[in-house]
Order: sequence, then C-alpha cells, then structure tokens
Amino acid sequence: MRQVTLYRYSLPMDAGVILRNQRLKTRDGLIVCLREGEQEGWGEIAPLPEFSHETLEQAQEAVLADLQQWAAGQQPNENALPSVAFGMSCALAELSGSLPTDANYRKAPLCSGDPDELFAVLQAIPGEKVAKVKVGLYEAVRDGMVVNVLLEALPDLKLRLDANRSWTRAKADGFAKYVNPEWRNRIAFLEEPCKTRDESRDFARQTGIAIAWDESVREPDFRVEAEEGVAAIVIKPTLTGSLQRCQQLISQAHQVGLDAVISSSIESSLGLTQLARVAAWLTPNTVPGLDTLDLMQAQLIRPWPENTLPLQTVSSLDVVWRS
Ligand SMILES: O=C(O)CCC(=O)c1ccccc1C(=O)O
Ligand SMILES: [Mg+2]
Repeated sequence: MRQVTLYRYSLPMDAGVILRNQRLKTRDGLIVCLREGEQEGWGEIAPLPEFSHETLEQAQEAVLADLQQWAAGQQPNENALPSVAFGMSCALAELSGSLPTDANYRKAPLCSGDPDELFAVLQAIPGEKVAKVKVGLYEAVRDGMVVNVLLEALPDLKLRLDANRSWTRAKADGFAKYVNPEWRNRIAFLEEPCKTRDESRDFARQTGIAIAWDESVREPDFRVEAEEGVAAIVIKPTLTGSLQRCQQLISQAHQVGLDAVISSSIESSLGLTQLARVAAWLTPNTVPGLDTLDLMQAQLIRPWPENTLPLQTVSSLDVVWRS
C-alpha cells in the first residue's frame, strides 16, 4: 500500500537576501512524503527564483503527475524539471534506504561584505579553515585587497571565491593584481570569474588562480573535462537534477581529477540536511557549500545540528494533495 502527501511551505527570509535582480522575502517550496509499508521517504522541491528555469507552479503540476503514478504502483521516469527530479529522487532514495544517514555537517562559511565580520567568522572555524567569499559585488580591486589581507592574516586559511560571472577580463585582472602570487595557491578556486568560459579559462592560466565551474555545469554544451587551471565543479542538485544525475557528474569529475562540491540552492533545513548526507556519501573528502540556512528565519521539519532557528513542524504546513 503506497501513500503520498504533498505539502507546500513558505519560510520567511532574513531581510536583505537578494538573488540577482530580486529580493527574496520568502522561500517557497514543496515537500513530498512517500510511505510504503513501514518505510518513509521525504524530499524537497524548491525551484530557486532567478536560477531555476521552472516556476513553483510548474514544479507542482509536474510532481503531482509523478506522485499519482507512484501511488498507482508505477515507477515514474526521471522528471525533466531539475527541482522535481531532485526532490523525488531523495524521497525514493530514503524510502529504499539507499541515501545513507551519515552526514557532513561541516560547511564552508559563506561570507560577503564587511572584512571585520569576515575576520571574526574565519577565526572561529574549527579544524581545516575553508571559507567562501562572494566577490564581484564591489570594486574588483577592493575584492583583491580583502582577499590578500585575509590570506596574509590567517596562514591556515583556504578560500573559495565566487564571482558569479561578474567580471570582464580586465576587471578580473584588476582583482588578481592585488593578490600576492605567494598566496594564490590558497585560493582553492574562484567560481566563474568572467562573463564567458573562454575568458575564465584564460584568466586561470594567466594568473595561476584556479577556477571552478558552477553556472557552466548546467549549460547544455557543458562536458566534465580536465583543463589547465580548473580545480572543481560545483553541483547544486536542486538546479541540476536527480541524485543519479548528480552522482554521474561527481564520478565524471573524480575520474578526471576535479573536485566536486555539493552546494546549496537555499533549500530549507530538510533539503540542506539531505544535501549534507549526499555530500558525506558522494564527496566524503570535500567540504560542501551549504552555509545558507541562516539566510532564513526558520528551519523546517528536520533541524540542522546546533542551529538555533525555530523549527516549523509538518503539522503547520498546507497539504496540497494526499493520496
Ligand atoms: O555554494 C555555496 O557555498 C553556497 C551557495 C551559493 O553560493 C549560491 C546559492 C544559491 C544561488 C547561487 C549561489 C552561488 O553559487 O552564487
Ligand atoms: Mg556560484
């Protein structure tokens, strides 16, 4: 006997979370719960505005069709919408016991803006110090100086940087010029420095600063390849697809010597704790990029260890459909 419940959530965000061109006041998504006999599996489907190509309404319509099939005893094909494919595959994997419960709750602290605040956060990281700093929001030269100061002040710090394709080659060079060549190998990678992949590759070769692909991974012509100056690919499962698709990308990356970094698309604590399990399972030697929970004002159903935000329970959610 199969049973399905589909819930909808809306969590208030911290004031001032801006995604590309839009302020995100609430994070809205769907939660699926599959039951069969004694087994239960949960999954989150939350298209991210400005990043996902599908809307929440489209995702809801698509998942309802999958859920009706599943409740009728069939195995739905992998959904074409990445957020739906990811959430359904998590729920099915929990149900079958194939998503291990061990999790990697280490996360690379996400920093932007104020260098003093940054410094306090970085000093407090226990063990291997890896942090992620958003660059490209202010002057490239200022970014270069901030990065240089941090690397100089904290000799055991490694940085991941993310420019989200905001620089021209000239601006990217303006950044690099201020980073002491001796510290450059402590930049684990800089995600997508330039507007085009060719410019980013060229930047990496000329500056010795390693880069990572993020947006590129989700473009149709992208192939996982070893290339000079490329250190890693970033995988955001909600934007990418099913666990199987993510697993395939990760194994292709590892085969050619690239790191694969599981990263957040600002899922709720339910989705984030599942991503921490995916990371422990498929990328055990890499700290995932999951430090986004504090952008929200509440957790959902499953808490992230030691996080103090209030927890919304499943009974507070609207039911969209029940089989
Ligand atoms: O990767 C991380 O460490 C955190 C997640 C993150 O940066 C992000 C989250 C949502 C949308 C875009 C991005 C991004 O990589 O710019
Ligand atoms: Mg990025």
